[in-house]
Amino acid sequence: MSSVSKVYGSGPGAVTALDGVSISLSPGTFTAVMGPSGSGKSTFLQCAAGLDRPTSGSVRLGETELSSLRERELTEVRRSRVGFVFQAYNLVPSLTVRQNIELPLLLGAGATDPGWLEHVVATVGLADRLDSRPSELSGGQQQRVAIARALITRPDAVFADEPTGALDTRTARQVLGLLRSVVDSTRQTVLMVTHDPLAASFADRVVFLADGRLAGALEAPSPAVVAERMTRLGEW
Ligand SMILES: Nc1ncnc2c1ncn2[C@@H]1O[C@H](COP(=O)(O)OP(=O)(O)OP(=O)(O)O)[C@@H](O)[C@H]1O
Repeated sequence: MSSVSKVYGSGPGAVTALDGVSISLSPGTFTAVMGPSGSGKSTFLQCAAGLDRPTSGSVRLGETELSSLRERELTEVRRSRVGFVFQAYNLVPSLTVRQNIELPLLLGAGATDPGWLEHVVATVGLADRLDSRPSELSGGQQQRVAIARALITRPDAVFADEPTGALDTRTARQVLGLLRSVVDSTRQTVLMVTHDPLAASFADRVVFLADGRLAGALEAPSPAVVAERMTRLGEW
Protein backbone atom coordinates (compact mmCIF):
# COMPACT_ATOMS: atom_id res chain seq x y z
CA MET A 1 0.00 0.00 0.00
CA SER A 2 1.15 3.48 -0.74
CA SER A 3 0.46 6.73 1.18
CA VAL A 4 -2.69 5.27 2.71
CA SER A 5 -4.68 7.49 5.03
CA LYS A 6 -7.99 6.74 6.69
CA VAL A 7 -10.04 9.41 8.39
CA TYR A 8 -13.20 8.46 10.27
CA GLY A 9 -15.85 11.15 10.46
CA SER A 10 -15.44 14.76 9.45
CA GLY A 11 -15.10 18.19 10.99
CA PRO A 12 -13.68 18.73 14.45
CA GLY A 13 -14.53 15.19 15.56
CA ALA A 14 -12.63 13.52 12.70
CA VAL A 15 -10.15 10.80 13.68
CA THR A 16 -7.12 10.09 11.51
CA ALA A 17 -6.66 6.35 12.05
CA LEU A 18 -3.98 5.95 9.35
CA ASP A 19 -1.74 8.78 8.29
CA GLY A 20 0.23 8.20 5.09
CA VAL A 21 1.23 4.56 5.52
CA SER A 22 3.35 3.00 2.76
CA ILE A 23 4.44 -0.60 3.00
CA SER A 24 4.72 -3.67 0.83
CA LEU A 25 4.45 -7.27 1.95
CA SER A 26 6.65 -9.74 0.12
CA PRO A 27 4.71 -12.76 -1.16
CA GLY A 28 5.25 -15.85 0.96
CA THR A 29 6.15 -13.95 4.12
CA PHE A 30 4.56 -13.65 7.56
CA THR A 31 4.25 -10.10 8.90
CA ALA A 32 2.98 -9.07 12.33
CA VAL A 33 1.53 -5.63 13.04
CA MET A 34 1.88 -4.23 16.54
CA GLY A 35 1.28 -0.93 18.25
CA PRO A 36 -0.50 0.64 21.19
CA SER A 37 -4.29 0.47 21.42
CA GLY A 38 -5.81 2.90 18.92
CA SER A 39 -2.65 3.13 16.81
CA GLY A 40 -4.54 1.99 13.70
CA LYS A 41 -3.69 -1.71 13.50
CA SER A 42 -7.18 -2.97 12.69
CA THR A 43 -7.77 -0.11 10.29
CA PHE A 44 -4.50 -0.98 8.56
CA LEU A 45 -5.51 -4.62 8.24
CA GLN A 46 -8.99 -3.74 6.97
CA CYS A 47 -7.63 -1.37 4.33
CA ALA A 48 -4.94 -3.84 3.25
CA ALA A 49 -7.56 -6.60 2.93
CA GLY A 50 -10.11 -4.54 1.01
CA LEU A 51 -12.62 -4.73 3.87
CA ASP A 52 -12.53 -0.96 4.16
CA ARG A 53 -11.63 1.77 1.70
CA PRO A 54 -8.88 4.25 2.56
CA THR A 55 -9.72 7.97 2.46
CA SER A 56 -6.68 8.48 0.22
CA GLY A 57 -3.76 6.48 -1.11
CA SER A 58 -3.61 3.21 -2.97
CA VAL A 59 -3.81 -0.44 -1.96
CA ARG A 60 -2.67 -3.16 -4.33
CA LEU A 61 -3.27 -6.85 -3.98
CA GLY A 62 -0.95 -8.60 -6.41
CA GLU A 63 -1.51 -6.65 -9.61
CA THR A 64 -4.98 -5.42 -8.62
CA GLU A 65 -5.45 -1.82 -7.53
CA LEU A 66 -8.25 -2.12 -4.97
CA SER A 67 -9.21 1.56 -4.87
CA SER A 68 -10.26 1.50 -8.51
CA LEU A 69 -12.64 -1.42 -8.05
CA ARG A 70 -16.40 -1.12 -7.90
CA GLU A 71 -18.15 -2.53 -4.83
CA ARG A 72 -19.12 -5.71 -6.65
CA GLU A 73 -15.56 -6.34 -7.83
CA LEU A 74 -14.23 -5.65 -4.36
CA THR A 75 -16.68 -8.20 -2.92
CA GLU A 76 -15.34 -10.71 -5.41
CA VAL A 77 -11.76 -9.99 -4.32
CA ARG A 78 -12.74 -10.44 -0.67
CA ARG A 79 -14.47 -13.69 -1.46
CA SER A 80 -11.83 -15.37 -3.56
CA ARG A 81 -8.46 -13.65 -3.19
CA VAL A 82 -8.11 -12.97 0.52
CA GLY A 83 -8.64 -15.12 3.59
CA PHE A 84 -9.63 -13.86 7.04
CA VAL A 85 -9.06 -15.14 10.54
CA PHE A 86 -10.48 -13.25 13.50
CA GLN A 87 -10.23 -13.55 17.26
CA ALA A 88 -13.81 -14.83 17.33
CA TYR A 89 -13.69 -17.82 15.04
CA ASN A 90 -16.88 -16.85 13.22
CA LEU A 91 -17.83 -20.41 12.31
CA VAL A 92 -21.38 -21.31 11.37
CA PRO A 93 -22.64 -23.49 14.26
CA SER A 94 -25.14 -25.50 12.22
CA LEU A 95 -22.58 -26.55 9.61
CA THR A 96 -20.03 -29.33 9.96
CA VAL A 97 -16.30 -28.68 10.00
CA ARG A 98 -16.07 -29.69 6.34
CA GLN A 99 -18.95 -27.38 5.36
CA ASN A 100 -17.41 -24.50 7.32
CA ILE A 101 -14.08 -24.98 5.56
CA GLU A 102 -15.79 -25.15 2.16
CA LEU A 103 -18.07 -22.20 2.89
CA PRO A 104 -16.17 -19.63 0.74
CA LEU A 105 -16.46 -22.06 -2.18
CA LEU A 106 -20.16 -22.67 -1.53
CA LEU A 107 -20.62 -18.89 -1.50
CA GLY A 108 -19.25 -18.70 -5.00
CA ALA A 109 -15.46 -18.51 -4.78
CA GLY A 110 -15.04 -21.54 -7.03
CA ALA A 111 -15.19 -25.30 -7.14
CA THR A 112 -13.69 -27.56 -4.47
CA ASP A 113 -10.31 -28.98 -5.43
CA PRO A 114 -10.37 -32.29 -3.51
CA GLY A 115 -6.57 -32.52 -3.42
CA TRP A 116 -6.21 -29.04 -1.96
CA LEU A 117 -9.04 -29.63 0.55
CA GLU A 118 -7.28 -32.76 1.73
CA HIS A 119 -3.96 -30.93 1.99
CA VAL A 120 -5.47 -28.03 3.95
CA VAL A 121 -7.38 -30.35 6.28
CA ALA A 122 -4.25 -32.41 6.91
CA THR A 123 -2.15 -29.27 7.49
CA VAL A 124 -4.52 -28.03 10.20
CA GLY A 125 -4.81 -31.53 11.67
CA LEU A 126 -8.58 -31.91 11.37
CA ALA A 127 -8.92 -34.91 9.08
CA ASP A 128 -10.75 -36.92 11.75
CA ARG A 129 -13.11 -34.09 12.75
CA LEU A 130 -14.66 -33.18 9.40
CA ASP A 131 -18.16 -34.28 10.41
CA SER A 132 -18.10 -32.57 13.82
CA ARG A 133 -19.94 -29.33 14.58
CA PRO A 134 -17.96 -26.33 15.86
CA SER A 135 -19.55 -26.64 19.32
CA GLU A 136 -17.92 -30.07 19.69
CA LEU A 137 -14.43 -28.61 19.19
CA SER A 138 -12.00 -26.80 21.51
CA GLY A 139 -11.16 -23.15 20.89
CA GLY A 140 -7.86 -24.06 19.27
CA GLN A 141 -9.54 -26.59 17.00
CA GLN A 142 -12.19 -24.02 16.04
CA GLN A 143 -9.48 -21.53 15.13
CA ARG A 144 -7.79 -24.22 13.04
CA VAL A 145 -11.09 -24.65 11.15
CA ALA A 146 -11.13 -20.88 10.57
CA ILE A 147 -7.55 -21.03 9.25
CA ALA A 148 -8.46 -23.89 6.91
CA ARG A 149 -11.47 -21.86 5.71
CA ALA A 150 -9.15 -18.90 5.05
CA LEU A 151 -6.82 -21.08 2.98
CA ILE A 152 -9.37 -23.01 0.97
CA THR A 153 -9.54 -20.51 -1.90
CA ARG A 154 -5.70 -20.34 -2.15
CA PRO A 155 -5.88 -16.62 -1.46
CA ASP A 156 -3.20 -14.08 -2.37
CA ALA A 157 -3.00 -13.20 1.33
CA VAL A 158 -4.45 -14.22 4.69
CA PHE A 159 -5.31 -11.45 7.15
CA ALA A 160 -5.52 -12.34 10.82
CA ASP A 161 -6.75 -9.94 13.53
CA GLU A 162 -5.67 -11.16 16.99
CA PRO A 163 -6.11 -14.81 15.93
CA THR A 164 -4.86 -16.11 19.27
CA GLY A 165 -6.52 -13.48 21.45
CA ALA A 166 -9.05 -15.96 22.84
CA LEU A 167 -6.68 -18.90 23.29
CA ASP A 168 -4.51 -20.07 26.20
CA THR A 169 -0.75 -19.82 25.72
CA ARG A 170 -0.19 -23.44 24.75
CA THR A 171 -3.03 -23.54 22.22
CA ALA A 172 -1.99 -20.13 20.92
CA ARG A 173 1.50 -21.49 20.22
CA GLN A 174 0.01 -24.38 18.26
CA VAL A 175 -2.13 -22.04 16.15
CA LEU A 176 0.84 -19.71 15.54
CA GLY A 177 3.04 -22.68 14.64
CA LEU A 178 0.34 -23.67 12.16
CA LEU A 179 0.32 -20.22 10.54
CA ARG A 180 4.11 -20.37 10.39
CA SER A 181 4.09 -23.78 8.71
CA VAL A 182 1.42 -22.64 6.24
CA VAL A 183 3.69 -19.76 5.21
CA ASP A 184 6.70 -22.06 4.95
CA SER A 185 5.04 -24.96 3.16
CA THR A 186 2.65 -23.15 0.80
CA ARG A 187 4.37 -19.77 0.44
CA GLN A 188 1.18 -18.17 1.67
CA THR A 189 1.40 -14.46 2.57
CA VAL A 190 0.09 -13.73 6.08
CA LEU A 191 -0.50 -10.40 7.83
CA MET A 192 -1.40 -10.66 11.52
CA VAL A 193 -2.38 -8.00 14.02
CA THR A 194 -1.37 -8.90 17.56
CA HIS A 195 -0.68 -7.42 20.99
CA ASP A 196 1.44 -10.37 22.01
CA PRO A 197 5.26 -10.28 21.57
CA LEU A 198 5.36 -14.08 21.63
CA ALA A 199 2.82 -14.25 18.77
CA ALA A 200 4.79 -11.63 16.84
CA SER A 201 7.97 -13.70 17.18
CA PHE A 202 6.47 -16.35 14.87
CA ALA A 203 6.51 -13.78 12.05
CA ASP A 204 9.39 -12.96 9.70
CA ARG A 205 8.95 -9.28 10.39
CA VAL A 206 7.09 -7.04 12.82
CA VAL A 207 5.97 -3.59 11.76
CA PHE A 208 5.03 -1.10 14.45
CA LEU A 209 2.31 1.52 14.22
CA ALA A 210 1.98 4.56 16.46
CA ASP A 211 -0.68 7.24 15.96
CA GLY A 212 -1.53 5.86 12.53
CA ARG A 213 2.03 6.03 11.23
CA LEU A 214 4.69 3.40 10.71
CA ALA A 215 7.07 3.47 13.65
CA GLY A 216 9.76 1.02 12.63
CA ALA A 217 10.11 -2.67 11.89
CA LEU A 218 12.05 -5.65 13.20
CA GLU A 219 13.26 -8.61 11.16
CA ALA A 220 13.39 -12.10 12.74
CA PRO A 221 11.85 -10.71 15.93
CA SER A 222 12.44 -12.32 19.30
CA PRO A 223 9.75 -11.89 21.98
CA ALA A 224 12.15 -9.96 24.25
CA VAL A 225 13.17 -7.45 21.59
CA VAL A 226 9.54 -6.98 20.51
CA ALA A 227 8.46 -6.43 24.11
CA GLU A 228 11.20 -3.90 24.62
CA ARG A 229 10.22 -2.00 21.47
CA MET A 230 6.55 -2.01 22.51
CA THR A 231 7.46 -0.57 25.89
CA ARG A 232 9.21 2.30 24.14
CA LEU A 233 6.16 2.88 21.91
CA GLY A 234 4.09 3.60 25.00
CA GLU A 235 1.20 1.73 26.50
CA TRP A 236 0.34 -1.79 25.33
N1 LIG B 1 -15.58 2.98 12.57
C1 LIG B 1 -14.89 3.93 13.24
N2 LIG B 1 -15.42 5.16 13.42
C2 LIG B 1 -14.73 6.12 14.06
N3 LIG B 1 -13.49 5.97 14.57
C3 LIG B 1 -12.92 4.77 14.42
C4 LIG B 1 -13.58 3.69 13.76
N4 LIG B 1 -12.75 2.60 13.77
C5 LIG B 1 -11.63 3.01 14.40
N5 LIG B 1 -11.72 4.30 14.79
C6 LIG B 1 -10.67 5.09 15.48
O1 LIG B 1 -9.48 4.99 14.73
C7 LIG B 1 -8.35 4.85 15.56
C8 LIG B 1 -7.62 3.55 15.22
O2 LIG B 1 -8.45 2.43 15.53
P1 LIG B 1 -8.01 0.92 15.29
O3 LIG B 1 -9.14 0.06 15.71
O4 LIG B 1 -7.50 0.78 13.90
O5 LIG B 1 -6.78 0.78 16.30
P2 LIG B 1 -6.08 -0.52 16.88
O6 LIG B 1 -4.62 -0.19 16.89
O7 LIG B 1 -6.51 -1.71 16.11
O8 LIG B 1 -6.64 -0.56 18.34
P3 LIG B 1 -6.86 -1.78 19.37
O9 LIG B 1 -5.50 -2.37 19.60
O10 LIG B 1 -7.40 -1.11 20.57
O11 LIG B 1 -7.81 -2.73 18.70
C9 LIG B 1 -8.87 4.89 17.00
O12 LIG B 1 -8.74 6.19 17.48
C10 LIG B 1 -10.33 4.50 16.83
O13 LIG B 1 -11.10 5.09 17.86
